[in-house]
Parts: sequence; structure tokens; C-alpha cells
Amino acid sequence: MAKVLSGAGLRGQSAGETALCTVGKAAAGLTYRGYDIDVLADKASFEEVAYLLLYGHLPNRTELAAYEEKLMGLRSLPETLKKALELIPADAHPMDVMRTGCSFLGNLEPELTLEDQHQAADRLVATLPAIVLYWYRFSHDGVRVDTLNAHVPSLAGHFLTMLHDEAPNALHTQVMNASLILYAEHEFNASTFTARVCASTLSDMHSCITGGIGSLRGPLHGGANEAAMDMIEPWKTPEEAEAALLHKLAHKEKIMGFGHAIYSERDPRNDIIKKWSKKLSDAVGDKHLYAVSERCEAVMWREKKLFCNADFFHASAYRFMGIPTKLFTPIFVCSRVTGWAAHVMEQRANNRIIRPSADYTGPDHADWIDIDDRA
Ligand SMILES: CC(=O)SCCNC(=O)CCNC(=O)[C@H](O)C(C)(C)COP(=O)(O)OP(=O)(O)OC[C@H]1O[C@@H](n2cnc3c(N)ncnc32)[C@H](O)[C@@H]1OP(=O)(O)O
Ligand SMILES: O=C([O-])CC(=O)C(=O)O
Repeated sequence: MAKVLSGAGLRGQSAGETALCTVGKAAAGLTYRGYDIDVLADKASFEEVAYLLLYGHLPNRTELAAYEEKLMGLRSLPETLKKALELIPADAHPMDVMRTGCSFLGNLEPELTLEDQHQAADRLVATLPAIVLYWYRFSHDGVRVDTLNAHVPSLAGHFLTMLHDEAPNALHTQVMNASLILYAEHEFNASTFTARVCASTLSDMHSCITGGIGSLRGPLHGGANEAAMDMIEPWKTPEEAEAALLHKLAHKEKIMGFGHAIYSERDPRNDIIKKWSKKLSDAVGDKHLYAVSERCEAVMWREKKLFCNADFFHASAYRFMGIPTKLFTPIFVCSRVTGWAAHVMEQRANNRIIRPSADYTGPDHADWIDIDDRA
């Protein structure tokens, strides 16, 4: 019988069905429930996209107003959770804080039945920004930040207001909104697959999302936006960047923020966030970071035919908005929680436990050796 070869990393194999997203159609396409990413990033609010993913259709005016109101009403953190967050040291990584915060919330407000799944998802969408920024501001500035921000309707504005203690300008709110839309959903990526595998055991929403956060953290996935920033920040001129990059490539180093498992020509999210990064660069009078980033893009294409993925120009865009590097991947969480939760619900609606097989590579038979006789 022919052996079914599982390609390394399951590349190119279908692991199930989804109606949420297409990635890589015609080498560079991306749609959420059929809507093109360019259109969504240009015309929608993040709340509209969250509703589209979680409730299955674009909201009408009444539905959107009610949903925004609902999310705003769910922003406050339970006192016990605040106390727990206050115990986490300032040198913790915020992704670990989010993992703990999500899991902790699951103790206080468990999702007990399937009827609770939308409520659990909406609560996480509303509170994950507060979880990370309540901890960040308390541990770094000693401030117990207002997690309600009743005067700031959008999640994009809410995040930036909690971080900077003042309402963001229109450009920053617009970029943050677009960024949250770009990161919201991406089919069977590693963190979403983690959440779906967890859901397939009939586990609860908080466990699925906590697992997703853990998978997103790694630098080969969501953590690449922070890793890209750490790489480019010391480079002060495009020439310095080019020389350093060539050195890294000669030493076979992975360059964070480049390449993709599915797209073969380009990542459509890059064009959008790059455009915003340029606007921000002009607005802040940046002298080198955008130029360094552009040179990296040109060198990687020239040398390796590798293109920027969604993470690379997010690094400079976030920096221009004064966001500390270690909050980059947490913003990804605040967005991707919508996609994760939608996938959890989709998995539950037509579930069979996800349990692939493995090609065994160990010895055929091993004879027992008494402990005193072992080498
Ligand atoms: C939002 C997101 O999660 S997007 C992804 C974010 N991750 C990163 O930016 C990390 C850097 N990129 C990478 O590690 C990879 O490109 C991944 C993880 C995204 C995709 O991995 P794979 O699908 O295994 O990559 P792929 O099969 O296309 O790699 C082909 C070749 O290009 C190389 N390559 C791929 N990406 C890079 C890179 N960023 N830098 C240097 N070389 C690379 C691989 O090492 C491989 O070389 P080889 O054939 O000599 O072994
Ligand atoms: O799809 C992937 O493998 C990674 C990615 O770009 C994402 O999750 O946004």
C-alpha cells in the first residue's frame, strides 16, 4: 500500500474546511467571508469586521451600533483579575500576561454551555486590550488605567488611549483600525489551528484562546513583528541595513518579517500597512526607519525573492505611533481573538476530534533492560 507522506509542517495539505477566510488565492489574495481585505481595510471599522467574523454577516447600522455598545459595556475588568495582573512583574512579556489574563478570566466567568459562546468571545474581544494595558501601565508607570474609556467608542482608540493617557489623533486611530482588520483572520495558521484542535476536544473558549495566544507568541508567527523591530532598530541608514542583512543571509539566518507558508508572490496585507507606515513616517518626520525598512524589502527580494509578510511594516508603523516593541504581538492578539473565536465556533458546529496520525520513525522493538543494567 502506498505510504501517505506528511510533508514537513503539513505544508500544502488540507486539514479541514472553513467558510471564514481564503488565503493565497491567485498567489496573493485574502478574503474574510468573501470580502476582499483591501476593501475591508479601506472601508470597515474593526468592530464591523469582528461582527462579520463572529456573527456571519456585515452588521447593518442598528446591529453595529448595538455591537459597539455591547463591546464598550464589556470593557471593565473584574477586581480579582486586576489584583492578579498587579502581581505580575514588569519584566514579564506581555504575551505571557495575556495568556495568564485570558486563562484567569476563564476561572471567573467560565463558558459553561454553547449558548455562552458568543458572550465569551465578545467579552474577550472587549477585555484583552484592557488586560494587557492595565498590567502594562500598572507595572511600568504605577497607574491604574481606566479600562472603560466611555468616551472612546472604537477599540483602536481605546487601546491607544489606555497606552498614552490621551485620545489618539485621527491618523493613529485610522492606522490602528486598519492594523486590527489586517490581523483579524488568516485561515488555518498555527495559532488558529491550535485553537481549533483545542475546540475539537469540546474544551471551553478560554482554553482555546489561551492556546492560540501561546502559539502566536513565537517569532516564526506573530512574534515576528517584535523580532523585526529588534532587528531594524539599530540600523541607522539604508546602507548599514543592507550590509547587515547581507551578512545575516550569508550566515543563513532567518530574517523576521519575510516569507510566508501560503502566499507565494506577496502578502496583500503588506501593501496596506506599508502605505500607512509611510504616512506615519512623514507625519512624525522620521529620518531613517522607513528608509531602512524599504531597503530591507528591496534587498530580500533581490537576494532571495522573499517578500515582506504582514509583520514587517507593522514594526515601523507601530513605532511611529509610539508603541513599545513588546506590545506589538499583544495587539495582534487583540485582533486575532476574533478569528480564533470564529474558528472555535465553526469547529464546534461540525465537530470531529482532530487527531491525525504520525509516521513512526523509532525502533521496531526494544527489549526491556533492568534499571541496574542500563548504561
Ligand atoms: C503573521 C505571520 O505569522 S506571518 C509569518 C511571520 N514569520 C516570520 O516572519 C518569520 C520569518 N519567516 C519564516 O520563518 C518563514 O518564511 C515562515 C515560517 C513564515 C514560512 O516557513 P516555510 O513555509 O517553512 O518557508 P518556505 O518553505 O517558503 O522556505 C523556503 C526557503 O526559504 C527560506 N526562508 C523562508 N523564510 C525566510 C526568511 N524569513 N529569512 C531567510 N530565509 C527564509 C527557508 O529557510 C527555505 O530555505 P531552504 O529551502 O534553503 O531550506
Ligand atoms: O497564515 C499564516 O501562516 C501566518 C499568518 O500570516 C497569519 O496568521 O496571519
